[in-house]
Amino acid sequence: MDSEMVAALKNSHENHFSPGSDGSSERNPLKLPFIIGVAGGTASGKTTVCNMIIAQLHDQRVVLVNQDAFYRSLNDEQLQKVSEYNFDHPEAFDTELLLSCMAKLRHGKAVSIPNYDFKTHKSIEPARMVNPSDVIILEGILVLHDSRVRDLMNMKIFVDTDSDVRLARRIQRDTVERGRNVENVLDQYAKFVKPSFEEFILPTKKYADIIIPRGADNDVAIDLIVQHIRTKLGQHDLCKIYPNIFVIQSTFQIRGMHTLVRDAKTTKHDFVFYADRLIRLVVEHGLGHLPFTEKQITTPTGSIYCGVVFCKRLCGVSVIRSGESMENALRACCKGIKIGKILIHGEGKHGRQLIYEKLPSDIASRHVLLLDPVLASGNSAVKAISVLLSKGVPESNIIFLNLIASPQGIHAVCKKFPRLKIVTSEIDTTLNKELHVLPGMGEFGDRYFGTGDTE
Ligand SMILES: Nc1nc2c(ncn2[C@@H]2O[C@H](COP(=O)(O)OP(=O)(O)OP(=O)(O)O)[C@@H](O)[C@H]2O)c(=O)[nH]1
Ligand SMILES: O=P(O)(O)OC[C@H]1O[C@H](OP(=O)(O)OP(=O)(O)O)[C@H](O)[C@@H]1O
Ligand SMILES: O=c1cc[nH]c(=O)[nH]1
Repeated sequence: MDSEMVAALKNSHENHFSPGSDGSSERNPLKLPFIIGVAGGTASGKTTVCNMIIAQLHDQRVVLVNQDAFYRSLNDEQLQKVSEYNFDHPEAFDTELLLSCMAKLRHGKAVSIPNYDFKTHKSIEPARMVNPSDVIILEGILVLHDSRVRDLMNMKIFVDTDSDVRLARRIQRDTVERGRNVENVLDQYAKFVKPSFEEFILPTKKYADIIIPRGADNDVAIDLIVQHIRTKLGQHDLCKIYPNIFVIQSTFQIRGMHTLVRDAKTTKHDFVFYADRLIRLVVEHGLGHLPFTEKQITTPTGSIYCGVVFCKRLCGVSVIRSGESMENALRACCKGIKIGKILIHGEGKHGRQLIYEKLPSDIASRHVLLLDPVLASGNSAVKAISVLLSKGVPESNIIFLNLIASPQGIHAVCKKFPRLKIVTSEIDTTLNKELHVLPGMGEFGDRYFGTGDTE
């Protein structure tokens, strides 16, 4: 994803968490559709590529929106000189209308999309009603041209088919389906289609995440795209925006443990037991993100086993005091690991002050596993990470291990530190005014160390 798109998605996500003007509560951020843009020259096979994607995503709700539907209707004067009208120019499309329709679909609203008639060069009745879906595919020659349209997309595809093949298809299609003669088609091609392709369409190839050579004949590319969409659909939206967040795969065991630690009635004894189990899983998962080197060994049967060696230059850093609950699990997994400490004092909603730190003197040359079970506003994490960076630890060498993260905390950390990794076990819905995670699990430290008012 390019940085412009990441920024746009981040901003749009932020909007989802703020109350509406009427004070109503936020939309569920889990419900944003996955938007795919499919561009390419005329008759490159965009429609066929889209249909293949839709067919393979048969168990998902998918809707196809054609940029062609947003062609401006020609007025009488333009109709009289239709052979001089450039249908391949960005101005030929009503992009404002396309943006407003896409915005509605993106926010889960049904929308009426114009019905453009290629024979009369006008929008005709009835318009097409399109229902919101899990996946929206926006297809057309210039869907990657306007940055506002590109910014809506989670995946950008360019179908790259040889221009001779495209011209042959175009002649066939326009004479058979669109009521034109060969001479007109060739004339339009030379005057407008080819020059506009070179000026407006081809330059948008650089924005594509995926370029499909040979269009719909490329089964491998289509399979990979579908596989990627399936993975993304199964993910929390924030993981689609920030590639550095990893949520451990949910199982009934994990959900059962969350049910226990989140339950206000759970005793301290049980809270500690199940929090420890979850912590151990997060730690094991986090270690999987460390670099490794390959190693071949000989087993007792005399066979060769091609394995790997763990990265040895590690250390843990716990944020006092809740983060200290994660130290035992880290020690149990990494024999003899050094563990440093950071104590941060919270002042009001935003202020965080470093009170104390004790870190290994050679921390700059180690991979750091930062330990804190709760990521709420993100202020403490941002402060702790800043301390590590000030000691010379490269951002990409930090893995933040966490049990419960709020969307606001994720935005705060990932925006500032895009190269750091966060491994968490669940992403919650939001924060309350007191900056407690909702639904959350209350004050982790008090529940784990038994310092709360109640048992
Ligand atoms: N003559 C004429 N051409 C038009 C009109 N409207 C659109 N076009 C042409 O239609 C083309 C856009 O459609 P294509 O991208 O070829 O169609 P598609 O079915 O989406 O493309 P593929 O699936 O890739 O074959 C542009 O190159 C325009 O020149 C029209 O009213 N008159
Ligand atoms: O993202 P933030 O809004 O900064 O909140 C998260 C911080 O809050 C919790 O600690 P807490 O202040 O409750 O202290 P404790 O660990 O001593 O209980 C948690 O362990 C984080 O350090
Ligand atoms: O919900 C929260 C927020 C901060 N600290 C916690 O322990 N829980």
